[in-house]
Amino acid sequence: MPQTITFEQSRRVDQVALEQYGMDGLVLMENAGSSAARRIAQLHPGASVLVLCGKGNNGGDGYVIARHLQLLRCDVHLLATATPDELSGDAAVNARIAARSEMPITFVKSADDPDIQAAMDAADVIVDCLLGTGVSGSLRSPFQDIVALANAAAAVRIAIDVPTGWPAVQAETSIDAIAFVADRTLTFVAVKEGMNESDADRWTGVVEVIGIGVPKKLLDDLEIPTA
Ligand SMILES: NC(=O)C1=CN([C@@H]2O[C@H](COP(=O)(O)OP(=O)(O)OC[C@H]3O[C@@H](n4cnc5c(N)ncnc54)[C@H](O)[C@@H]3O)[C@@H](O)[C@H]2O)[C@H](O)CC1
Ligand SMILES: [K+]
Repeated sequence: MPQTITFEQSRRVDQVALEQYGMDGLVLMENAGSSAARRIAQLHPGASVLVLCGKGNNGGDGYVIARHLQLLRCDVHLLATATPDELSGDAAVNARIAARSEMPITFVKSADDPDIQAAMDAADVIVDCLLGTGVSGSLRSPFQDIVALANAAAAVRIAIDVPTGWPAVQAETSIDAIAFVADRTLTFVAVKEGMNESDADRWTGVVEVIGIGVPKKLLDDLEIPTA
């Protein structure tokens, strides 16, 4: 397993790309999401894919992934914890594109909504874009309920950037903590701290790194390990 980076270093990559290189956050999100979608479609051609979207940029990645998966001939459904109007920045832009393109989206109003279970049952693959590096502590409602349903589903589970809820569960901050149990994690830029610990693969499954197109000089200057 290669060297790892902290969540803070990962966020710093984003910040430096935007502030010092003048890159646009939407471009980074597009690169991240389109590359992840290509990998998912390669692994599961033509699959029925349910993309779970939270309200941060990890959720934003999910809308990009869904758009590209449709183009790659997968059958895509979205389950979102927030409406586009409740989002901000790049995530809001991509959520609006998904809504305007009439993608099937179920908005979670309550965790016991039967539509959630139905969407999970219909999926061959569940893609977790609920929370990424912005997570803090153990999962709050409705995330823990959605994650529990996803974990009980028959579908293959793929986490984007980090499995939702994983860092807190591995750190055993609470005995009730729950995390997405992934068969595979597509993580951006570099392997994240903790993913190389011996029991981490219980949550991450197989870890693969996906580049987001930031310059090599930026990665070298920030001492980010590259494959
Ligand atoms: N690193 C990069 O170069 C890129 C990262 N991308 C993706 O962006 C996410 C990080 O996005 P951010 O908006 O900072 O955070 P999250 O999406 O993880 O979520 C923040 C959101 O979650 C709420 N929250 C925090 N903790 C909890 C909790 N325990 N329970 C419930 N809710 C929680 C918080 O209030 C916020 O609303 C990164 O992982 C990548 O996927 C870019 O798209 C590409 C470049
Ligand atoms: K995630």
